[in-house]
Amino acid sequence: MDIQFENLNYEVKPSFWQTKVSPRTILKSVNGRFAAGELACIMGPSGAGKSSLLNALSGYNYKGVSGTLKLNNQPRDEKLFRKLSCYIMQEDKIQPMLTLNELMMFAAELKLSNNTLMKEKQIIVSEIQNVLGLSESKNTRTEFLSGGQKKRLSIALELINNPPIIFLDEPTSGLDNVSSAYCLQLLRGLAHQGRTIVCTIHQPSASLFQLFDHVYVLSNGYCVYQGSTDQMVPFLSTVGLHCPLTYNPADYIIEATDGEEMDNITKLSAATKNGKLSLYKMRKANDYYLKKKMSLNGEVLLPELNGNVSANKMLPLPPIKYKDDDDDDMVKDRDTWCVDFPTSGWSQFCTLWKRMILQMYRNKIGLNIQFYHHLICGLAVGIVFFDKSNDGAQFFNHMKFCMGNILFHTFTQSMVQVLAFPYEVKLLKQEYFNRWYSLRPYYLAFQLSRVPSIVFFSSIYTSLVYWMSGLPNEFERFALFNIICLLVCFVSEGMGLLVGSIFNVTNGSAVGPMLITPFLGLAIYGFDFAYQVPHIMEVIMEGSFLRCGVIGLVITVFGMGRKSLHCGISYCHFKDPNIIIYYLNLHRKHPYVEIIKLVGMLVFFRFLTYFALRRRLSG
Ligand SMILES: Nc1ncnc2c1ncn2[C@@H]1O[C@H](COP(=O)(O)OP(=O)(O)OP(=O)(O)O)[C@@H](O)[C@H]1O
Repeated sequence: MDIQFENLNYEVKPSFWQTKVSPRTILKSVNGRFAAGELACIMGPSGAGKSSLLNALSGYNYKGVSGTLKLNNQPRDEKLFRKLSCYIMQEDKIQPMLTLNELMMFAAELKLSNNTLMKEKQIIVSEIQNVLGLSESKNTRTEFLSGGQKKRLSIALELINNPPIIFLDEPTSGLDNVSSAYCLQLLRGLAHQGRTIVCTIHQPSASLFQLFDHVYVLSNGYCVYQGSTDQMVPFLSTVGLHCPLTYNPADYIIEATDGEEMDNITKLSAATKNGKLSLYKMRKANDYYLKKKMSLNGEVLLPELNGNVSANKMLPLPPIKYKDDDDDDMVKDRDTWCVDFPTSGWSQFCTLWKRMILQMYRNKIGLNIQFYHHLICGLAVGIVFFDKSNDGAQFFNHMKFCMGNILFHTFTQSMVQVLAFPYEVKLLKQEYFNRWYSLRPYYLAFQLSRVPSIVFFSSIYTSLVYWMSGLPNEFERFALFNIICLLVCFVSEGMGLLVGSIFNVTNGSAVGPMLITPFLGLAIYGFDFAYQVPHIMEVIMEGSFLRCGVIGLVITVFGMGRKSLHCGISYCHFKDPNIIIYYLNLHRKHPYVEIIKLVGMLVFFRFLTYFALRRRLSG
């Protein structure tokens, strides 16, 4: 499929508070065409606009982008285009804690239709692993793969559903020359099967440069060259730029058009009519593609590759059919392209849930940290308040005990997500953009996969502090104590997820505690002058989930018909637990009502996070 773009502009508008900053045009009415069957690269000096162009072409970024995008000379249907293309980002965002084969099989379960048998999925995955030289590492955990293997794995994952258009941002970044050549040869082989492959590259060496069929050079937002690699030097001489024989043409054009050389940029951009002219373009794609016919069974020989990949591997990919000059109907040879997603929402949920549970189970260090954190904190709090819950002279300690428990759960759960969720969002963004699944099944699977560990760890802590502090052996009281702490965990986790879905780790770690502070202030406000709290403050205080937790815990500990406390001194004002409840003006409150409020807040934060994620993914 051919991608064309005409008068493409990309303008970055300053944020509303940057009043003195004027809008900046990054891409300046550029034109161009990337044809099927060719490995094309966008190159240019740093800051030339390469990633911006790739983002605009792939649909990854459409804010501030204007101009015409076409597919096979027809205006592009963005929805269909998203189904036909994939985008492999520069940073290798690969799911951790899984072996290469497991990750590919999960991807196959998500990306191939339910009608494909598991055995067939394994065959497809194995073939792709063979072709990309990943078979030997198939049982290696993804976090232990080398940079080059990670890059090939990113490509392998996207090849599973055989997209005809592949965009890659800097596929060679972080790789040495040999690995870069290997990666580019693979891409070239895949392109020569009929795919359209476009990647950005900063400054390729002479040997890497020769691997591209089509080069698009950008500088300062203008197109300064478009065509084949071997036509670049003759083209440059026509405008008086003579590349020495021993010089790498890629280096030469970049040096000749870096930011300082505006004259050259203007000359070259005029000579190419800012990408409109592709006079120097000479297709190198093989005859097979030029005939625009795929082999009947879709099996195509890959060109010989260097390295440990044996030559002539078969990539059993079905033929890619498309609307072209002689074909009026868009033929969708994969049912995945006719429907929104290849698998049902339920099946996506099950696969994602399985994947998340496996990842959590494999994360032994994380599980151990959480286990010892809850165990040690539970023991520490238990020792501090050991057998004090029956002492009528310890009113302040009772209050500290209730607040301390709520604070422990709040900070533990919210901060874990503030720190961990931004990375999860990055992974989600990549998979979601490449249409592996929709947001709803993902979100549900994510929420439910977290429940078992939170329940388990929170129960360790609450059981320890409950029994060590000497609270009565009553099932209902113990159950309520656990449920309230658990709900506070879930609400706090929801708040952490909300922060993590909006902010990066650095900003989130400032915003997270900042958000908790007002809830904390409202939670402890007015306990010593409970009857003088203004009505408006009472209403505002209802909005603090920490307060709901503290109130719920205080009533659970001292209410519900608790017997008189022990008094070891001559007078204990709070010997009767009812006096505590009346003193705090909680006699009209009920723990079950606080539980309902906490459930409401839990749902509220989950919805907010869902919408924040949706916004983030569509932006
Ligand atoms: N959202 C944005 N806000 C402000 N400036 C931006 C934005 N996106 C891109 N730019 C600016 O546009 C210019 C081109 O950016 P882009 O990332 O496309 O360059 P590049 O050619 O890929 O560079 P490099 O090779 O260094 O990655 C840069 O100067 C960059 O600062």
